[in-house]
Amino acid sequence: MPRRAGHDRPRDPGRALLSAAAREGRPALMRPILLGLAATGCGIAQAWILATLLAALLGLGEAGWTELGMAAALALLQVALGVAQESASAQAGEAARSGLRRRIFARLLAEPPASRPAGEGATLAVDRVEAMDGYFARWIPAAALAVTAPLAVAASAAAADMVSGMILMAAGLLVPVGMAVSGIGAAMASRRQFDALQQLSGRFLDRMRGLPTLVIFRRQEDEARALDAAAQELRSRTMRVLRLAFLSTGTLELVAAAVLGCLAWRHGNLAAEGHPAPVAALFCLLLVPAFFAPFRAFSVAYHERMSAQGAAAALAPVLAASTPAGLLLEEVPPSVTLVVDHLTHRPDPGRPLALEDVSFRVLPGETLVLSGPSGSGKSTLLKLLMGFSAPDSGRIALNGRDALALAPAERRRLIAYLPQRPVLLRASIRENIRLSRPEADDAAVEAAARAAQVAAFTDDLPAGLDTIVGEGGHGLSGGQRLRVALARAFLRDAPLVLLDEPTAHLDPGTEALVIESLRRLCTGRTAIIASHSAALRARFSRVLELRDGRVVAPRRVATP
Ligand SMILES: Nc1ncnc2c1ncn2[C@@H]1O[C@H](COP(=O)(O)OP(=O)(O)OP(=O)(O)O)[C@@H](O)[C@H]1O
Repeated sequence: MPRRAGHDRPRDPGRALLSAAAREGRPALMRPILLGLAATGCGIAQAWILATLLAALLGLGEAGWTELGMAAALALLQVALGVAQESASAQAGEAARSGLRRRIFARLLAEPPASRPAGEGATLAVDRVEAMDGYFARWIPAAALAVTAPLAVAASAAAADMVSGMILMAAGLLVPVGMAVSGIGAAMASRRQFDALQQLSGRFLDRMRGLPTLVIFRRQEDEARALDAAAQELRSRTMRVLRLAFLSTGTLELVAAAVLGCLAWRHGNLAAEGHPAPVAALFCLLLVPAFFAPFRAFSVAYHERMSAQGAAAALAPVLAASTPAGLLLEEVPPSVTLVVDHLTHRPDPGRPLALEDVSFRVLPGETLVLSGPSGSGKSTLLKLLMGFSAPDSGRIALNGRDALALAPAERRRLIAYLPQRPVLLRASIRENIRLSRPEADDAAVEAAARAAQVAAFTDDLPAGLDTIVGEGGHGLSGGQRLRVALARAFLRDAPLVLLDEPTAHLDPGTEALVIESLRRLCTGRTAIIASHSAALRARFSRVLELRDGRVVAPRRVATP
């Protein structure tokens, strides 16, 4: 079909995202604009009353307590309107950001696990969305008011004195030209400053994470010097943005001073011959600050637009990605028959196959122990079952359906997974366990903690399960972290259980207790446990031995 010129030209996705969000938040955005216009109206009325009072002081008219009272009341009203406008702006910004953040979160959660680095997801959902605040809270109201409020002021001036109104109108047309010229430079400098800031924060986060390693290798001083250089770079770029911003403000002040000069010259000349309308003259002079105030707010908010556009360009592709669809298994809760058929996978093209022609079947109620030396492919197999990546060839079927065709949310519903290096969040042990089933009550969490032998060490802690652990499980030993993560699998109550080294780092006594709990967990479910532990292998009947990614010999051992 021929494309129509102009109408369906592809739009910048970042700008399209900002416009769509602004359209959605229009009712909330209208409030600060209307309040700003009301404040401008108030300022115009106040200027008229002040002009009357000043004229009376100069003996050019009459005014009394009524005018003075009205001026005070209008000043108070203007302050109240200003406060209301600030709060409405903040609310509009908050509403727009929370809507965007919800959508971004939903998209990120719908993505296959590990499809993007965790830090990137966090930056998208937190920093990038935060960078939008000024756009909605300040830029949009300021841009709307920069067009409407000066018009209202100039029209009021024209009503009092046509020539003064025309002078203001002419200045109003000049201001955007001056601001555009200095604004283009400021926009480019601001973009460069944004890049420098991003590089510095990325580098800082990375080095903070690796601080213990840097200290061990005595690299901390070199890294501190590199960070210092990056900070200096950011400082010089920030100064450049500020210089250009001052230039833009300077242009505005220059035009304002010229307008004031023109008005003073006109009314001074008229006054020399006895001014026909002294109140109108003072009114026009007093209107000058009110005329330029919206332009000043616009100029201050300009850089907000720049940072929002940068953030929107990063968010737009995430929001535009289609939601992964897929099959759902009918049975709720289902029991799962897992079939792995001739699975072959090479995670790195430059290295040997991690899995080669692996086939097996696990029925509901069965537990398969994956055994084999380090690097034999156990974790790779579990990750493929989790859908972290697609196999190069072969098939994984759950109840006869291709696992790849399942909706990601459905796969998560079916599987309880313990990774080899589980992640604990900075929260209480109880909250960390409850992550796997947020609706679980305290009794269920405590039962899971007992089953995973978490209670064995939390019982000795003053705050018990409510003990706060640091980021990444800081403050717990390797074995304790693992048991907290294992408790999640107990709480999960999923039909398919995949556990990667669930008894690593445990002493033989605790290991024996955990294995007993695992037997209870796996009863009636479909389970695969990757483990080096001889004690664990001995307690389950089916063992699949892997070596260099290939099945060595499936064997059955008698259940003790
Ligand atoms: N993302 C990856 N990129 C490149 N190579 C990988 C990747 N993941 C796994 N491998 C390689 O695949 C092979 C199998 O690794 P895998 O982690 O599955 O072994 P494992 O049996 O779980 O070992 P361990 O018992 O030490 O956990 C190894 O040679 C590993 O280096």
